[in-house]
Amino acid sequence: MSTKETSITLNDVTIEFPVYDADRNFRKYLLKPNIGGIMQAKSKKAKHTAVTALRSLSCHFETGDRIGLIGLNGAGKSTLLHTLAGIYEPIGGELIVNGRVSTLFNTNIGIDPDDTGYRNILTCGLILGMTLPEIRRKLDEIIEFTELQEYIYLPVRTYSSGMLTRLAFAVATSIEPDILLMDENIGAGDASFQAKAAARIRNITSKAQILVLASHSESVLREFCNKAMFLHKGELIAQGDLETVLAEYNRHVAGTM
Ligand SMILES: Nc1ncnc2c1ncn2[C@@H]1O[C@H](COP(=O)(O)OP(=O)(O)OP(=O)(O)O)[C@@H](O)[C@H]1O
Repeated sequence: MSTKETSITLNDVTIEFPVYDADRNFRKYLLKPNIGGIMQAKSKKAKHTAVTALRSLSCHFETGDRIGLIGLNGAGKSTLLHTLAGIYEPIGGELIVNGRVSTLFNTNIGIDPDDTGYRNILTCGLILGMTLPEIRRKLDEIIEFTELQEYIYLPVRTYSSGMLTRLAFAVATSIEPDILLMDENIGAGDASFQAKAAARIRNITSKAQILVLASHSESVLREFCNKAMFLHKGELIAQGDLETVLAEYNRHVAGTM
């Protein structure tokens, strides 16, 4: 665990995606849909469109905060998770993250298909921020959790997608982070594995000091979160305690139907 207090601070953070291959007609019209970030045509010279996925976002979270990210499709929830994980770099503003971060989305990142499951546990563990002694300590438990048995010594390219999910999930959830970033849609294998996975997720989320969870499910949000942020087209519409923000979100959704 880090010596500094675990915290997340965003000051006026903006994330923009340049899109170079948009249809020319699309660039003329630039619709204003209810979902997604804000689209803008860049200068004629730049010849591209940009989607502002997060606009001037400011917030602060500390130990004990379990934040649900709420919003329609394309509101910016995944973008925010990726930004907090250091995968996307803001084009403006400041992002300060104190604490060991772990992600439960895109869990396959870092897996080398030509390497065995066994070696992938070691390399992915290192990528995720574990030390080698820490991984070695957890190795047996991770292998057992995957239930891959002797397949663990075969190259990952020989795995079915469910077997790959088991491996990636087992490694990703073996880290004990200060800050856990999670998308509710982490596929977790077949039905029997899903039940094991759910118990493991509960365990890891309860240990994290800060949890940020993107979800469309009120019951999932109520189970895991005490606070929420409501994003719409990349802008922060409301933040605060979960029930207040959910009510605001539901009023908004009712108003758009
Ligand atoms: N790699 C990318 N390139 C261009 N635009 C992107 C990219 N990733 C996301 N966007 C855009 O950014 C906006 C926010 O997307 P994001 O995935 O963060 O939404 P979300 O709230 O997680 O949506 P959902 O509920 O559908 O998962 C959308 O308009 C999306 O089209």
